[in-house]
Amino acid sequence: MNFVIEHLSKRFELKTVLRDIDFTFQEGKIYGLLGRNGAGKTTLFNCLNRDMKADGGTFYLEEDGVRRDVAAEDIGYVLSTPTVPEFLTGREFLKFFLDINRASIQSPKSLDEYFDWMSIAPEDRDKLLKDYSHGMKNKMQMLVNIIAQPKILLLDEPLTSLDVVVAEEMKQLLRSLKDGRITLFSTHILDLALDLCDEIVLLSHGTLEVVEKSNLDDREFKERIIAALKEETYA
Ligand SMILES: Nc1ncnc2c1ncn2[C@@H]1O[C@H](COP(=O)(O)OP(=O)(O)OP(=O)(O)O)[C@@H](O)[C@H]1O
Repeated sequence: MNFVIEHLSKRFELKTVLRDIDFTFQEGKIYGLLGRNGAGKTTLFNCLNRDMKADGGTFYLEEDGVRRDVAAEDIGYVLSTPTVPEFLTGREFLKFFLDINRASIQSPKSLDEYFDWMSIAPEDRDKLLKDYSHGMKNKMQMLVNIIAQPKILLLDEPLTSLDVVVAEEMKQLLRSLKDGRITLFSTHILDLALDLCDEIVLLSHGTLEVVEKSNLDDREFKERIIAALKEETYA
């Protein structure tokens, strides 16, 4: 499976944020999306998730050489600022999510197994989500997106607010989930991108470009990435 973007563009008044993006993402890989502040990473994710209408271009999935539209259930999107229904408890939210997606979830676990998986303590499971910390809300958002097993997982700086232990567990989880799907992971933490991702992709001057590691060692690779990011003058 490939996820293909062709000629995607988006501008806000005078500012062109996405400039005729052409890119093919391949199944089984985690892509680290790097870009300066304001480069357009969230805008790209919003357009791919169809939360925002692009000005032009298209994107589709290619499976066994057959092209098809991306359906809403093909995409999981974890926002950098978690949005959860604050008036529900963690358990109610999870139960509601499992109930409405029952048909599409393969081998569902019990609610407590899912909470254990995310290291959400038993005493927090029946608390209202409005009283969850930022990191705990983030975990809940990550959980519901992972359970749904989407073909494309868009993660907008998802590990930044997690404690080091959970962030490490989440990295393991994302690695274990990468087969059969395409994971796009935006972050400002270069070491995290290098540690977790199979490819580093820069969003710079409104376009996407892979940074080839070729025979560079890690230090030289980092220097190449930073030098390329520095060229984004209007960030
Ligand atoms: N709804 C909007 N209306 C007007 N301008 C917008 C809108 N959304 C984003 N922008 C502009 O588009 C540009 C890209 O923003 P975006 O949030 O996509 O960047 P980003 O790469 O995610 O940044 P950061 O790393 O700082 O989170 C910025 O200049 C921003 O001001």
